[in-house]
Formats: sequence, C-alpha cells, structure tokens
Amino acid sequence: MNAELASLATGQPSNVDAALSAKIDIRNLNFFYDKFHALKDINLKLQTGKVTAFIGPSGCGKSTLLRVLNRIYDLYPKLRAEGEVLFDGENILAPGQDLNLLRARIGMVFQKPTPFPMSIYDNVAFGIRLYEKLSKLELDGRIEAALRRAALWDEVKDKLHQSGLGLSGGQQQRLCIARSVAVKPEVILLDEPCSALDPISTAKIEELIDELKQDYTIAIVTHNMQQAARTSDYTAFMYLGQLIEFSPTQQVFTNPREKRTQDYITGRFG
Ligand SMILES: Nc1ncnc2c1ncn2[C@@H]1O[C@H](COP(=O)(O)OP(=O)(O)OP(=O)(O)O)[C@@H](O)[C@H]1O
Repeated sequence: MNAELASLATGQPSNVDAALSAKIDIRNLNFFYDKFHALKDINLKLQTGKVTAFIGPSGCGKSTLLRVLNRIYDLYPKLRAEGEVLFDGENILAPGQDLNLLRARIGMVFQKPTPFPMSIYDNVAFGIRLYEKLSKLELDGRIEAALRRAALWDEVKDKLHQSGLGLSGGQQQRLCIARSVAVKPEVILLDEPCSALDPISTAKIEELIDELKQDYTIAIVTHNMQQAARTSDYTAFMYLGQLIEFSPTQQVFTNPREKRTQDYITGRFG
C-alpha cells in the first residue's frame, strides 16, 4: 500500500510520526440527517496537543463532523451516527455516555458568539457551577484564570458583573472561549470562530489558539485558508461528505496530494 492509501486507511495524516498519540480517533464514521448521508466513511485522528483545521466548500460536512465529536446531534431526532469515535480509547458514540460530562471534556465554540444573558462573571462560572462545588475564593480564581487564558481579563476585570451581551463581538467570542476553558476541557472544537469578527479580534483569537494548544487538543473549522495555514498543524480537506486529504498543514498548502485540494486552496472552486 502506498503512503497515501495507508494514511487514509489508518486516519493518520501522511508524513506523521506514528508515535504521536491520538486524542480522538474517528473510525469509519458515517452520519445521516434522516435519509441524507452527510458524512461518508470518515477516518481521521486528532493528535494530542495539536491543532487540526477542517477546510472545504460550504456544505461539505465540516460542522457536522465537529458536532458529532461532542454529540450535539443527540439533541435532534432523526439524526444518526455510525462507526466509532474513540476519545482516549473509549467510543463516545456508544450508548450510556454521560453527555454533559462529554461536553465538558470536549468543549465547543460556535460561529456566532453565544454569551448567556448574564454577567461576564456568571457566564464563565456557569459550567464550573454545574460540575464542581468551589468556595467563592476558588471560583474567583478559576474565573480570573479562564479569562486570562482567553486573553480577555485586562479588558473586563473592572466590569465582571456587567452583562456579557454588552461586550463587542470579538470580546464575546473570547468570553465563550473562557467559558469553555473554565471547565478544563481536554479538547476544544472551534466552528468558524472568527467569521463574525474584525481582523484585530481575529488576530487575537489566532494568537489564543496558538497559546491554547500547549494544553488542549484543538479542531477548527474555517473558510479562511490563511487562518488554517497560520493556526493549524494538520489540515483535513473535505468535499461532499468525504475526507479527501489529511496531511500536515504545510504539505496541504505547498504540495497537496489531491487535485481537488489544490483547486480548492487556490480558489478554483468552492
Ligand atoms: N439539520 C440538518 N438537517 C438536514 N441536513 C443538514 C442539516 N444540517 C446540515 N445539513 C446538510 O448536511 C451537509 C453538511 O452540512 P454542514 O453544515 O456540516 O457543512 P459545512 O461544511 O459545515 O458547511 P458551511 O461551511 O457552509 O458551514 C449539507 O448538505 C447540509 O445541507
């Protein structure tokens, strides 16, 4: 078997040290919106402590894939996943999972900032209060740490008890990242986190991704090729529900294996 086929068969990107560990190992994943087959036999590994970018034309299944990873689809009837998603070796698609715990371990930040209609402090405290009983002092410490982690502390430290909805779009998105980080997840899923942001806020989020990857495994969906190239270690190119190419980011952007990847990244379609 040549390297490309081996890479697709194992879900391991080509040119990757096989000794790297997979935080999430997606095996033969198929996903259906009722009768519509949205993800077709996906095999892919998210390496621990790395950033994996998902790119591809609108409707190719990027967001669907991210939503499978923390089982958001369970909230809706007639949606179903087949195959396996191993998270530290355990299949999270199997019945009997504690979905609240899963969503704390695999956090998600959406395209549109979604702060809750409550104070900045309570937004970040929300998830912590669900899972842990902390003293006021401990909670204060955790909230400060999460806001610092999300590069937002300096901008909000004097107005923690004002509404999160009063922040700018870029600040709201960093608040959502702080809320996700506060519950100490292991994986963070970012679904086009910068699409509603200006270039300065976008640059801040990108810096943040770089910083966060020291502690977390990150997956990011983006339509911005420069952003994928800047922020990620690996890039997955999807098309019509299939994984077409999965390689180290530098390779995808300098020497893609597939013509369809080349056409997409050079703007020839999509
Ligand atoms: N709730 C739903 N019910 C039925 N079909 C859906 C649903 N959500 C998505 N789809 C379909 O599944 C396919 C994949 O959609 P998805 O949102 O994952 O694509 P995407 O690559 O993230 O697109 P975009 O870049 O535009 O956000 C599309 O054909 C879409 O129409």
